[in-house]
Amino acid sequence: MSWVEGAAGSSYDTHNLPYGVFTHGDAPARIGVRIGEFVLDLDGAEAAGLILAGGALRAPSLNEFMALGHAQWSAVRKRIVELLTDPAHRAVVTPLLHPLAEVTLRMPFEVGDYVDFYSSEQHASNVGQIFRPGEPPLLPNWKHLPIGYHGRAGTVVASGTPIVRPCGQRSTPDGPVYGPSVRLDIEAEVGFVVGLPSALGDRVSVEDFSEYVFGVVLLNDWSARDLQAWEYRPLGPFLGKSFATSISPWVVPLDALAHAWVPAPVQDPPVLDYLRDEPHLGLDLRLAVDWNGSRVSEPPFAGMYWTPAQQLAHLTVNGASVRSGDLYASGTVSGVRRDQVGSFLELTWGGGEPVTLADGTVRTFLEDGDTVTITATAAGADGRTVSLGEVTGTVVPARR
Ligand SMILES: O=C(O)/C=C/C(=O)CC(=O)CC(=O)O
Ligand SMILES: [Ca+2]
Ligand SMILES: [Mg+2]
Repeated sequence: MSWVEGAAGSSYDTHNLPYGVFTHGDAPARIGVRIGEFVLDLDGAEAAGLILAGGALRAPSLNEFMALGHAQWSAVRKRIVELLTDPAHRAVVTPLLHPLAEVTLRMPFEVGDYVDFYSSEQHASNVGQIFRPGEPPLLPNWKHLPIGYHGRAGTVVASGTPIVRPCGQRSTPDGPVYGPSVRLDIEAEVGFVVGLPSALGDRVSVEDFSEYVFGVVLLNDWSARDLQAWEYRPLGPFLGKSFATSISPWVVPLDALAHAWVPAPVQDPPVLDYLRDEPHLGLDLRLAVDWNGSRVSEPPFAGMYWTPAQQLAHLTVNGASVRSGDLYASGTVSGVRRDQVGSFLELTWGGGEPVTLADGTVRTFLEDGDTVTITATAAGADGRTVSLGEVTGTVVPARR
């Protein structure tokens, strides 16, 4: 337990220690780690010789540190735990702590490539029924490989960034029209951040997942369903999703989630060898979606059909390399019940079944001024809870 005031026993005690990038006053952006309601300045800690990471913590993004690999991640984490638990370090560390209320959180890393998977069986079959009524909801390949597409890395934004309602083409009975999306939606997802790079031509096997993946963020894949429905055949998502993807500011290291692994759903038919992970484990992360402050859904990540190790193995099976800062999203997290879905497309069943929020307002898709916040928790050691923080965003009117 940490000596930092208020941290001991909280979901941000030394069992969690998520990394981020912050600014404080006029100082340039720095790497920090969250402890309780404070951020520890790791740039300052490395400059003072309290932590040794070859200078990788003295940067305005996590990429260089994440590229060092698992042995270094563990060594730095162990040292941070020492500094924050042993009262002998209190006098030198205290000046490096800033209350969270005094800092601004920034993008934690520079996003390299961004991939979005489609790995919730429930979500895929719901969307299939809504978008393609009368056809089998899952295509024949769905249970043989984790379906995904390459998204737009340059529009991945930090939590809190306003989301400008996108404009584009949508289909009407009188032909296509151009204008602001009228079916703006969310997708509650978990993002995996690659740390260690791989070489072009090499594969990352399912066993090597924890050598390459540094940590986890919460992710909202904002989606304009009207633009998407008109443009997506035959090449898949394009402008309906490329306008913005929000991520949480704190990257929770996989080492903090060691107690959250649970058996993933049994895969039938059996998968090809390169996708076989034994044990076949997923992360028991409990997500929650708040729409203008009303809790509308609690998607369970443990039920995802494809695991993050299988997704990374598939992503690289053709020899495509990964870089530090590459981000791959799980796909929308939906459970079996209506109050467990990760999109409003599913919550309102294609907009046909509106929901009433706590303030009495009625919604199908997002209106200007609406705020959506996704949070999550996981089980930590000794019955403790690990908080994954939040990703939030407010919709602002279209710019024509
Ligand atoms: O089935 C479709 O045509 C479209 C599906 C999606 O919009 C889902 C997507 O972005 C992948 C996911 O988040 O699961
Ligand atoms: Ca998505
Ligand atoms: Mg998106």
